Amino acid sequence: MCVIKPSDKFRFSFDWENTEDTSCMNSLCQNLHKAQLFTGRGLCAGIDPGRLQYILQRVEDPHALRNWAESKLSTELLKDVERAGYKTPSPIQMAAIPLGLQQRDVVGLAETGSGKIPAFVLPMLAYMTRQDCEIVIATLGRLLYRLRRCYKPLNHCSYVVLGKADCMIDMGFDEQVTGVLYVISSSNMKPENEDEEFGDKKVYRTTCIFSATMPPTVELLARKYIRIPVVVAIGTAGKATDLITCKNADVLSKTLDKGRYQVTTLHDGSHRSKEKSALKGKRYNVLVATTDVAHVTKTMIGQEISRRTHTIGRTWRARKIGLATTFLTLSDTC
Ligand SMILES: Nc1ncnc2c1ncn2[C@@H]1O[C@H](COP(=O)(O)OP(=O)(O)OP(=O)(O)O)[C@@H](O)[C@H]1O
Repeated sequence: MCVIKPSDKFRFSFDWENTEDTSCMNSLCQNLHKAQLFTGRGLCAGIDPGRLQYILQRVEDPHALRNWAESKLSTELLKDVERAGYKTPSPIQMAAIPLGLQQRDVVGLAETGSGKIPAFVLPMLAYMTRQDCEIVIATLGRLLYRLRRCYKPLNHCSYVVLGKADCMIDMGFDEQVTGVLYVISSSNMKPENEDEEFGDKKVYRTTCIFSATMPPTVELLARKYIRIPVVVAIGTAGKATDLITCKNADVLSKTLDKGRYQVTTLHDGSHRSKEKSALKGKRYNVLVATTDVAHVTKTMIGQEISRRTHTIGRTWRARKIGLATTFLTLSDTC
């Protein structure tokens, strides 16, 4: 039996018929705001950083894949994927790989460590085997030097991926990045009008930008060099995946374990039972945790000053004095 609470008996009811809805007569309701990537405000400008934003431009654009078998990658590439131990594609890979395989221009935004590299490398490898390409691996400055002296003309370059665009700009390489893009011939750029593109058999350049954040400079590059892009934005911009942090903790713990230390780990990925024994029962002299308060030991200096400040800041909560130690390795120097 349904009992109606006394307070509910006097509650005003807002029920109405569809025909009573007058919003269609209100001019403000005619032009509803839609999320826009390119608003010039930086970061994921205008995009709500929900789990998955997927803005398809054409009806024939492919949908996200759910597993590797659906990816239409060649058997050789699928074997490589298996060899790399990638059991399931990550969300950015699910969304971007089918688009890349159709040579669509893509703006891919996903947090650091979310697998953006395979998201653009796998379609690029598939394209290269079809086009019988040669590979040049170069640093930005050297490449630009050669290009400007016409040692390496890139007239036939038909696939450009700008990865880690935000980091390169952050590190002061904006001049080199724009320089390389400027030197690459624009004659094979896709036309602005997609109908023209369909009517022509010409090989157009595919241009993709993959980045963890979308600062204004990257946004300007995207506006200038990509055509009718599909925008895929996943997760929170600028954030590192928790998995990476947990993996780092495990690696450090194993390394210390090889020495004379009794080590245990504590992080979001650790098993509950292991966690219990870490805190009770067994005795350890080192606890490696992803969040700590008394002494923060950082093993990777990282690019973002804000993240470093945040981590180190955990030592001085509630005005307590703490200690932060940062270990630098050779990989932190370049
Ligand atoms: N599908 C997958 N399954 C398991 N591991 C994966 C998968 N894709 C990538 N990885 C691994 O995740 C790690 C991070 O991947 P990747 O370097 O591509 O991230 P990213 O998004 O480019 O990060 P960043 O923005 O820092 O460059 C790598 O060790 C990579 O081998």
